[in-house]
Amino acid sequence: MEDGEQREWGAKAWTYLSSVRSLSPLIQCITNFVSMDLTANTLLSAGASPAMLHSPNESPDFTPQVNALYINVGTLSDTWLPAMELAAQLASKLNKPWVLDPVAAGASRFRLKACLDLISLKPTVIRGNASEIIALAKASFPSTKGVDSSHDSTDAVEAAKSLANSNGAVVAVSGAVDFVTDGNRIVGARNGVPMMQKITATGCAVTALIAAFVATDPSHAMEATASALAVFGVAGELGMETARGPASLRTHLIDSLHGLDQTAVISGVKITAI
Ligand SMILES: Nc1ncnc2c1ncn2[C@@H]1O[C@H](COP(=O)(O)OP(=O)(O)O)[C@@H](O)[C@H]1O
Ligand SMILES: Cc1ncsc1CCOP(=O)(O)O
Ligand SMILES: [Mg+2]
Repeated sequence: MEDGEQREWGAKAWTYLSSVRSLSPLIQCITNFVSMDLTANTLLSAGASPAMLHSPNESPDFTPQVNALYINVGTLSDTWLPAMELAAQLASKLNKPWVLDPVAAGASRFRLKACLDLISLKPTVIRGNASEIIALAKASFPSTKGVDSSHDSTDAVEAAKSLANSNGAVVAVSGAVDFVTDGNRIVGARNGVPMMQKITATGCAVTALIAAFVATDPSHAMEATASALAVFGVAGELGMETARGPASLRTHLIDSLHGLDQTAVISGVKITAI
C-alpha cells in the first residue's frame, strides 16, 4: 500500500519536473545576497528561468510577465521590504502564485513583523525550517537562533497546520522529514541527506524550486510543493554518492538535479500521507 502510494507520488513528481523542463517557467526572485547564486543555478538546472529583479521601479513592468514570484527575507533591509511588498501585492492582484521563505523569522521584531505583513498579502506557499514556522505561528520574538533551525521538523507540524489554517497558504517545514500541509492534509517527504544543512542557502534554493513547480500547476500547490522538496532531496542523495563534503555536494547536487531521469525520480521519491 505504502509502496503504491510512493510510486504514485514519484510519478507525480516526475510530471512536475518534466513540466518545469518543458515550460521553463519565469521566476522572479527577490532573495538574499547569500543565496542568489545557488538559487539561480538550482532553478536553471531544474529547467526554470530565474530572474533576480528586485527594484520597485521594475516590478510594475516585470511581475505581470512572470509565472511565479519568490520572496526571501534573508538579508532584509528597510529599502528592500517595500520592494517585496509591492511585488507580492502585484502577484496577488494578478493571481500569480508567490512563495515566501521567512528566513530567521523569529530573530528580530523587524523581521517577524515584515514576515507577518508579507503573509497578509496571501502567499501561495510558505516554506521555512522548523524554528521559522514555529516563530510565525506563535508570532513570537525571540524564537530562533538565527537562520538555522534549533528544532526538528516534527516539532513544527502543529505550527504549520495552524499557520496554513490562519492564512490559507500551503505551509512546508523542511528538515530530516519535509512536511507539507494545507491545514487539513499533511504529507511527509523523506528525501535528502543531513549534509544539505551544511551548505548555505539550500533552504532558499528549494523554496525557489517550489515556486517553479507551483508555477506549472498553481491550483495544486500542495502536490507541487511536496514534489519539489522530494526532487531536491533525491538530487541531494545522488549528489552525496560522489561528494566529499559540503562544497562538492553543492556542485554534485546541481549536476544531479540537472540529470535526473524518470527512473531516478519514480524510484527515489519518498512521499507519504501522514
Ligand atoms: N537531516 C536532514 N536529512 C535530510 N535532508 C535534510 C536534513 N536537514 C535538511 N535537509 C534538507 O535540506 C534542505 C534545506 O532544509 P533546511 O536546512 O531545513 O532549511 P534552511 O536552510 O532554510 O534552514 C531541504 O531540502 C531539506 O529537506
Ligand atoms: C546565512 C544567511 N544569512 C542571511 S540569509 C542567509 C542564508 C540562509 O540560507 P538558508 O536558510 O537556506 O540556510
Ligand atoms: Mg532558510
